[in-house]
Amino acid sequence: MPSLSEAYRAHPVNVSHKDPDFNSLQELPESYNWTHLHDHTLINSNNIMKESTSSVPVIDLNDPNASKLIGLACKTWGVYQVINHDIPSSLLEDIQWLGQTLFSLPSHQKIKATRSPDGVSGYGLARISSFFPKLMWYEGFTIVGSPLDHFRQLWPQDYAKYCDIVLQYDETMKNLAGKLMCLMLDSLGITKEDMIWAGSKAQFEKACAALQLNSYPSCPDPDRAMGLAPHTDSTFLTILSQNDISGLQVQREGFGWVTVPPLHKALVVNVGDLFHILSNGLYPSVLHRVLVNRTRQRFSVAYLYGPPSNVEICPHAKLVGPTHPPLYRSVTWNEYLGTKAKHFNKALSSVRLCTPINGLFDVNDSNKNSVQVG
Ligand SMILES: O=C(O)CCC(=O)C(=O)O
Ligand SMILES: [Fe+2]
Repeated sequence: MPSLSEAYRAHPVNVSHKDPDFNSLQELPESYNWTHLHDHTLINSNNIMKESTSSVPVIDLNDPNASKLIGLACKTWGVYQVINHDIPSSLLEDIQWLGQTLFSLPSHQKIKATRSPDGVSGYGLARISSFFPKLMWYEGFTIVGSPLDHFRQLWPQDYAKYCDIVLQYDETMKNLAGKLMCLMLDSLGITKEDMIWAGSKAQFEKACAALQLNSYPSCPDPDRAMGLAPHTDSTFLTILSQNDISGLQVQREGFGWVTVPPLHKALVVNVGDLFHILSNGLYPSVLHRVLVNRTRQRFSVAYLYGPPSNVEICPHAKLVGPTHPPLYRSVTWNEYLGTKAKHFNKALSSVRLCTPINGLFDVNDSNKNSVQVG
């Protein structure tokens, strides 16, 4: 069975590494200036008004109606925040501290852990960089499997301490992701027993995941820069821990870009492309982006959660019928990562079978419903 890192390695995205020392830049270099891109509506005053009437739902996992509320949030937003998730605050603080410590290392040190051209783990630009003509005000560190080799490079003396935090964070997030998966499936009338790959104990033990540490340095000209360009995640779901600096925005149809405010101890959960497919299009995978600011550095940690990389994912049988034909063909995560590496935000439409038109279905129309970038 190909592991997730093999799957990523099989589908490299061409990101040549540049090494900006963000702290030394007093002005925004032209290569980071996004203002002339046609859909670059960064500071959009309309958003501010709409935000007051529309905000990403916050769901208390202790609420007996959690599954129903999550279902509603997934259907309308494709994203929600969770509180009372039982992740110890100390662990959330530890992983934020780890990210902060890592990105504060001098450039010459970070470079030692650079992601290799055909690799997935390590330090570098956003994987989506190759799809955009401008650079993002961003640096990242991806962890798939053990971070030991890279951490040894970064912290020759005390790498073990950092590895332990990652290990603990991974295990804890895997549990939470399994729980959220069950709640989201339940909201669609699907039990975990209906998911064959969930395993005999239906705990999704074989699920795969990656950890993405993100840093958005303070920026001398934030209105013209982009932290992370609009994208959807290729996952079932993504659990995001953000520090207390806002910047994450999600797109909701009819509302435009809406900021997801950092809430103390809350975690953001995105519906990813694979859950969108599984839900037969009922839950949108949320388009999101990150803006930067002039004074404060923003950090986030994304837990990218999906199925075993060779399991076929398709619209669930319970959601398919004569009036609800499957909207997508089946794909493995491995194959989908390849599709994403090639088509980026048009990947979903490239595996689409048919498009609903006024309640009717246009079979095999794979081109009409492409997601626009930004
Ligand atoms: O930093 C954030 O808030 C979002 C990060 C993100 O979208 C990702 O890592 O895929
Ligand atoms: Fe994302």
